[in-house]
Amino acid sequence: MCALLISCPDTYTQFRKDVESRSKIRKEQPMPPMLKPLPLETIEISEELPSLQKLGLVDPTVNANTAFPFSGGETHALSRLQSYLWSTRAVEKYKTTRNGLLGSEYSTKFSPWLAFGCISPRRIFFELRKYENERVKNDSTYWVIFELLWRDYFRFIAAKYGKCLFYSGGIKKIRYKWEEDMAKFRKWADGQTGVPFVDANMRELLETGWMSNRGRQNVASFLTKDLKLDWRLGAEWFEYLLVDYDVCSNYGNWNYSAGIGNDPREDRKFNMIKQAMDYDSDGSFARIWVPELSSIHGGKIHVPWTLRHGELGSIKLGVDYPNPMIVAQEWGRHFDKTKSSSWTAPSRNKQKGIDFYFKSNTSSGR
Ligand SMILES: Cc1cc2nc3c(=O)[nH]c(=O)nc-3n(C[C@H](O)[C@H](O)[C@H](O)COP(=O)(O)OP(=O)(O)OC[C@H]3O[C@@H](n4cnc5c(N)ncnc54)[C@H](O)[C@@H]3O)c2cc1C
Repeated sequence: MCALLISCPDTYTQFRKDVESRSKIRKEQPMPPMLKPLPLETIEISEELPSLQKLGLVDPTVNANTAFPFSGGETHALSRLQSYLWSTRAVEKYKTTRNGLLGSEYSTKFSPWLAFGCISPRRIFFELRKYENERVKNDSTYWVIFELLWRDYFRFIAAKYGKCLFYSGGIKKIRYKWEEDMAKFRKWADGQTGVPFVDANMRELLETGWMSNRGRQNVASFLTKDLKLDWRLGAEWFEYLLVDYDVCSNYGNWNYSAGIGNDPREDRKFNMIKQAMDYDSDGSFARIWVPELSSIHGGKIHVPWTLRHGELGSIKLGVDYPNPMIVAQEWGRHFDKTKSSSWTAPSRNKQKGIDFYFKSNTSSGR
């Protein structure tokens, strides 16, 4: 392994500080005026590209509730960059909206285009710098770069640790006996766990190929920390379905979520009910993806098993919607919030992101 990779810091914060203080972003390459022609004499193109039908597939349908209502290709990637920055100026609020769950504007949605190479991080970086020079430079414009650096970080970590990224014990080779109960896994994958916040996110993934970062962190924690299932089952399911699947970002994030990545904090377990109430306090996200519970008012939708008959209306738990696979002890502390109509979620500014959960105890984000 080259010396540069060996010295790549294991914690994100150190990596970011080193990059920010010592690296320069290389200039973009100009577009070549034209490409060389195909060597026709050696390649015979006799047939047209086969249609989906010819391959035995049907045209994909678009779910009206998708948070990624966009199309592939460079033109659409550039148009999203233009709109997220210059037209809607959504980028100016990114830091406060990035943990959202509903709609296309809470985060940039650049990831699928990045994953397929339709746009480069450098293109995004230089457009952001232009925006900062000409319009607004604030915490939010910085934070998009901060997140893009996570992408870079996971690429370096993948190069540094190679195949260990895919081992049961992850890059730290931690010994842990994961469960491999396929019946439990299927409930998680199909959004039938009986925990509405988990099910809403898993069904969104199943229906659209998209899930928010907040959702990904929660369902990964639920699979590995609550169900104690082998994290690789989850990583492979994501690999199968995500429109932005990227080997380094996916397996790197799963290593972290499972507590087998760098700098694991032993207590890094998400509380599904607290998270649901912090990020979906009125239940509108759950109501979209778990329609069988849509008649339950407000945040109570997140805890159907705690409700009395009157509050459930005609819904029969165990018939119309599953009983929860598991009720973690610590969830109980947050049941009251779901019942109180006056309870409000903490300000988005104070909500914590990947930088909080994954940083070392001594380092800080920004
Ligand atoms: C379990 C798990 C699996 C994941 N799998 C993938 C994956 O296969 N492909 C993928 O691109 N991202 C993955 N992520 C990271 C993150 O969830 C997505 O990059 C983000 O949700 C994409 O939405 P966005 O483009 O609107 O992001 P924004 O919030 O707008 O961020 C801007 C860009 O920063 C990068 N970024 C942001 N967060 C992360 C992160 N945690 N890790 C790496 N890069 C990040 C992405 O390139 C993203 O497009 C995963 C996260 C988790 C917790």
